[in-house]
Amino acid sequence: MLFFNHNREPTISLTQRNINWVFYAKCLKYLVYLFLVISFLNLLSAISFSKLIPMLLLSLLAWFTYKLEHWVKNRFQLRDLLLYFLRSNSLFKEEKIGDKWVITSSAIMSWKQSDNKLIIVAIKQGDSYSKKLESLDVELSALLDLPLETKIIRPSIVEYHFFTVRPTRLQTSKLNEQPTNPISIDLGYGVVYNPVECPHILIAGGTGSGKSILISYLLLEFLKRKSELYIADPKNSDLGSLSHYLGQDRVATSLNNIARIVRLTVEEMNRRYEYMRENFRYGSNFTDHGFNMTWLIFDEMGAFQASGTDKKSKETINEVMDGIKQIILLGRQSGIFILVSAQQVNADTLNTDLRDNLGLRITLGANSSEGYRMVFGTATPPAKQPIEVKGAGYLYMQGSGKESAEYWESPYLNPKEFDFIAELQKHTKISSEEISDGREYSLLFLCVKVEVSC
Ligand SMILES: Nc1ncnc2c1ncn2[C@@H]1O[C@H](COP(=O)(O)OP(=O)(O)OP(=O)(O)O)[C@@H](O)[C@H]1O
Repeated sequence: MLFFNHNREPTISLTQRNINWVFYAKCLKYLVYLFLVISFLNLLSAISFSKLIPMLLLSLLAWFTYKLEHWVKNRFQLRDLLLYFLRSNSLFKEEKIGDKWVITSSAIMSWKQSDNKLIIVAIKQGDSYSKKLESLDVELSALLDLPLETKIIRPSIVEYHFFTVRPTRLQTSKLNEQPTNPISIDLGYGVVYNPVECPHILIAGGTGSGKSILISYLLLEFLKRKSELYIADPKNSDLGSLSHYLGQDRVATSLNNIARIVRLTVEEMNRRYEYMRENFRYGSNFTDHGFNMTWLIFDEMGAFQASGTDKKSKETINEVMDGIKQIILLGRQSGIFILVSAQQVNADTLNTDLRDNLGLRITLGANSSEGYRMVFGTATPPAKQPIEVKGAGYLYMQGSGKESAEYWESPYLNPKEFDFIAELQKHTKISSEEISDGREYSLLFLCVKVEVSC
């Protein structure tokens, strides 16, 4: 086993000789304490200078053994906890040899520790423990009294990641005016989102869970990266009113207008592909051809689908859903992305095939098991931690190597410090004259793109 050790960290099993150093350190401490008490009583019987010196030395030794016990406890705490864990979860086998019970086989575990993380590694050896080692989430969380951050199952090991120090939530005061990366977006709580690697976003959450605040944050981050924006807001709520800042042709609230902007986005995607085909470069994407990202933000998709009451509107909805499907399946390379938000995701809102192509999936607020399953599918977190703060939930990013969605807190936008409209105005190219005529602005945008593709 030593030669095939999967990492340089210590490995433990119940078949090894595990010396109980904590017990020995404790015994040593109590022995010294005993001598100290005896020498103290001896001193009381007849106080003399010659008796004082050994007592002082013993006091020093008592202090040393006390410290030693603490050091040994810290040094072997995890090892001892994991040994206890193997024993109490029956991850070993024992046989009676003669009149003694002897442990003949045991699962093997290891651990890695960094400043803010503890990773427990269960080593699979192709024996009867291998399957069980993949599902220790609840037991390990309880043992360490820490919520499981993520679990990574590899062919020969399973890693259980725990935060010993919680990652911090992004705060309003820490938001950068200019992006530190032209594509990637810092989502706080240790998560950096790259749309090229992980295209499209799904945000699900009940009313008041923080969807609008998160969308506002993302919208600003898209603008900081010079993205073109289209907004579909079938409920005509806050996002709908952004037409004054982004241009009326960019923001749609009615069924026909939504169909129009989805059509525009698909046309833009096709134009880009045409241009990229004519200027073919192997392995290139939109950034190599000088395009910025284009984001279609589709708020409350469920409400939109429910708005189809007659044959005509149902046809329009089908057309929109077809456009969305094209964007989801084909958009990445040309830099056309979609952000979908919904109070509840079900098979009618978004079928599972399409859902699986949304790279970043977030649920905000508490959700039902079915709700989590509809958003995360096989990446549904096995054990959920309570959602106690506004804007918190679960996040899953495809390709991150994580087995399941993990707890996450969205950037905290303190209403006292954060003025969304003022921030928006800093990053919109539209001038005050153009605000009164958004159409002019949009046509200008389209002309530029036509020029590029010619
Ligand atoms: N990230 C956050 N930072 C600061 N406050 C937040 C955050 N998320 C949520 N909140 C608080 O929760 C309230 C509700 O959030 P928000 O309006 O985004 O919810 P919602 O999911 O969009 O609800 P609805 O679907 O009803 O519009 C906000 O007014 C704010 O007080």
